[in-house]
Order: sequence, then structure tokens, then C-alpha cells
Amino acid sequence: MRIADIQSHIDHELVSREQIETLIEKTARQISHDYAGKDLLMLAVLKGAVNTLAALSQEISIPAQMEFMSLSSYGSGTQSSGVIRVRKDLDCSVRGRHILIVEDIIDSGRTLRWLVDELKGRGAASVEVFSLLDKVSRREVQVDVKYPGYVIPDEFVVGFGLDYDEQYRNLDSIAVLKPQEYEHEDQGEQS
Ligand SMILES: O=P(O)(O)OC[C@H]1O[C@H](OP(=O)(O)OP(=O)(O)O)[C@H](O)[C@@H]1O
Ligand code: HPA
Ligand SMILES: [Mg+2]
Repeated sequence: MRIADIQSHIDHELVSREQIETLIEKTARQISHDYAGKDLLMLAVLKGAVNTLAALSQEISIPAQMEFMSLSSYGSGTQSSGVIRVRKDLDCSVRGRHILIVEDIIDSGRTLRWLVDELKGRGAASVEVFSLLDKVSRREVQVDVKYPGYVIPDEFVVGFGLDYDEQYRNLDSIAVLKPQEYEHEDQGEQS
């Protein structure tokens, strides 16, 4: 789905498909170089990171295992509940493995902080992070990001895997919705 297909819902585009591709190609080259000769395990945080992992994995020029974990804290709204819910855990051991976490966005940093600590607790040999987007101004907890993506302003974004209430994940770029899209949102709702 492209912006033109849902123009009446979109306020503006923030990161174009071309910009996403450029960043992913550059990052994939760096990752392929850094992990050459190592046993790389790329771990995508579902659901949001599915598009980013799919695009990144095709540009990586070394063998890499792909694994998934589904974590949620935003539910159907635009505010984090602050509680990380494990919807689907890993189905392999990470002990002694070199893990690259692949994320769509870092906002408060709570999801990543929890995951990095969890993987280290499970005995991973190394844990690094690539995130396509970074809302630096919203950070509440500190996380080290080895492969940074685009720094974006404090606006709720959708597309390329990112959702609002499970919608818009299949948009092919990153965009900000019109304010009326959020008007029905109950500010108390933090599922
Ligand atoms: O830095 P944080 O404030 O923790 O926010 C970032 C996380 O929030 C979103 O996930 P969400 O809970 O919406 O689940 P989803 O990926 O299934 O949409 C996003 O995909 C990140 O994983
Ligand atoms: O801006 C966002 N959009 C979608 N999901 C998110 N999760 C954290 N921030 C965001
Ligand atoms: Mg979400």
C-alpha cells in the first residue's frame, strides 16, 4: 500500500521508501562486515520489525539465522503501557550466540531495555541493536544502539511495519496520520 492509496488519512510522509532502502543497504553492508566469520543471529521484535528484518536480511551478504519474538506494550493506542507483554517467546537458546536485535522504532526505550537485559540474562555472547527509527526526544531509559536509524520528531508514525491499532502496517513508507485518526482514542486506555 502506498501513501496515495490512503491519502485522506495521511497528514504527511516522514521517511520515504527510497530513504528506507538507502539506510537499510548502508546498514546491511556494515553488519556484513562486522559479523563476517561470526555466527550471526538476527532477532526481530514482532510485529513492527517484520518489514525491516525482511528488507535487511536480503541485503546482508553473510549467512545469518533469523528468529522472532513478539513483544507488545502499546496495545491499541499511541501511549506505552510501560509493561512489556511477551506474546511469543524465542523457540531457540541464545546461549553463546551473537545476537543482532532488529527493531522498527525506539521510543521510550523500554522494549529494548527489557529485551537486551533478558538476552544477556539468557547467556548471549553479544547483543547489539539496529533500529530503523529513533524518537530520541522521547527516551525514558537508556539503550546503546550500534546501528542507528533515522532520528524522527515526537510524532506517532505508521507504516513499514508500524501500526496504529493494528492498521497501516502494510504502508510502504513512514507517515504521520491526520489528527482526526486519533480523536476516538481514550487517553486512559493503555493496554
Ligand atoms: O521504545 P518503546 O516505547 O518501548 O516503543 C517501541 C516498541 O513499541 C512498538 O511495539 P508495540 O508494543 O506497538 O507492538 P507491535 O510491534 O506489535 O506493534 C514498536 O514496534 C517497538 O517494539
Ligand atoms: O510512533 C510510533 N508508531 C507506532 N508504534 C510505536 N511504538 C512506539 N512508538 C510508535
Ligand atoms: Mg504497535
